[in-house]
Amino acid sequence: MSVFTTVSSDDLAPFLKRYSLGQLVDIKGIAAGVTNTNYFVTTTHGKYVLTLFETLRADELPYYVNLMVHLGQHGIAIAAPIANLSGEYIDELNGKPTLLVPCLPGAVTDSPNAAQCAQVGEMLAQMHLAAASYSGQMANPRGPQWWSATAHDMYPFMGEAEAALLHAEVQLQSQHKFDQLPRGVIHADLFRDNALMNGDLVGGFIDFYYACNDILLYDLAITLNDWCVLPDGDIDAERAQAMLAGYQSVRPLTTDEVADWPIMLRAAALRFWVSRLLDFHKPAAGEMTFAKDPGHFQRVIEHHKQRSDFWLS
Ligand SMILES: Nc1ncnc2c1ncn2[C@@H]1O[C@H](COP(=O)(O)OP(=O)(O)O)[C@@H](O)[C@H]1O
Ligand SMILES: N[C@@H](CCOP(=O)(O)O)C(=O)O
Repeated sequence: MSVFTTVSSDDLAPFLKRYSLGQLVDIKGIAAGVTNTNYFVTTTHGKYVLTLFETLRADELPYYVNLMVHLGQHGIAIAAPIANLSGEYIDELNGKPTLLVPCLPGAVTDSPNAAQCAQVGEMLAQMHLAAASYSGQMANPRGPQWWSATAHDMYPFMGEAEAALLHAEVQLQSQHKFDQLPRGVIHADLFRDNALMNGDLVGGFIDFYYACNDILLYDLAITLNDWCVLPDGDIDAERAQAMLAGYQSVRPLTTDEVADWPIMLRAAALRFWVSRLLDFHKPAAGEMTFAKDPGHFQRVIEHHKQRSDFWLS
């Protein structure tokens, strides 16, 4: 249950007076999610999602919130932040910074079909193009420096063969600089649980709090590794082809990107193998996460290593 900070109707009614959203009708905690407190808020004007940030401070939020505003202005399917009467997106409730956004149509899907993967690929490419005019800057906190230092801390917890494979992957990635690849703003965590699907269409992408400036192809690899994966860590070719075709219908990959695609898929899997190892072996104090299986991304990498077809033909 991800309601870390309780909000009552009595708390919310005066808060809502700072907005133009009508009168409070109902408030309901959202169970999904692991980082922040989220509530569905129904007013006489409609349905909204209220987030209370549990770890990010108000002064850390503008990059993410302004990015969401920017993407919303460009018609990207996201929940565009709603400003209060003072024109501010970030407000405060019960001691936590807050954000109000409209409730998006659709639901999270665990088992996407090829048509949905195509739409996600297409919307991701549209998002990359729309974000090119966003001026905010944020380094990736989970980049190569982070994963090599963190992997180093994880080796003592791992079996010999597993640690050797992780070490080899970190070494391999350190030899690839990807300097020629197009960069921009990326979501960096566009897993299935960070998108609402409305039938085959994207209802909206959510959870932009890993967004940063990095390599666009890396974002596509993160997304494909999750949306197109099979239970054993292999990739479903039909979904992968659909996602790549959807993406390339908007932003065709460059020759350099095509050449680096196989290694980028492994970089994207490595990042989450390492973060899951960290969450598993050294969970942050007070963190209420359900540790996800690190072995999953080890298997994804093993399948990528054996692959000869990368669905780009
Ligand atoms: N704008 C939205 N519209 C509809 N549902 C949303 C919206 N934002 C979040 N949700 C719901 O809340 C859940 C948790 O949101 P998420 O951003 O993943 O939380 P956390 O930041 O804690 O990981 C999502 O799985 C989704 O069901
Ligand atoms: N989508 C990720 C979880 C988000 O990243 P983390 O670094 O906060 O664990 C996953 O499924 O591993």
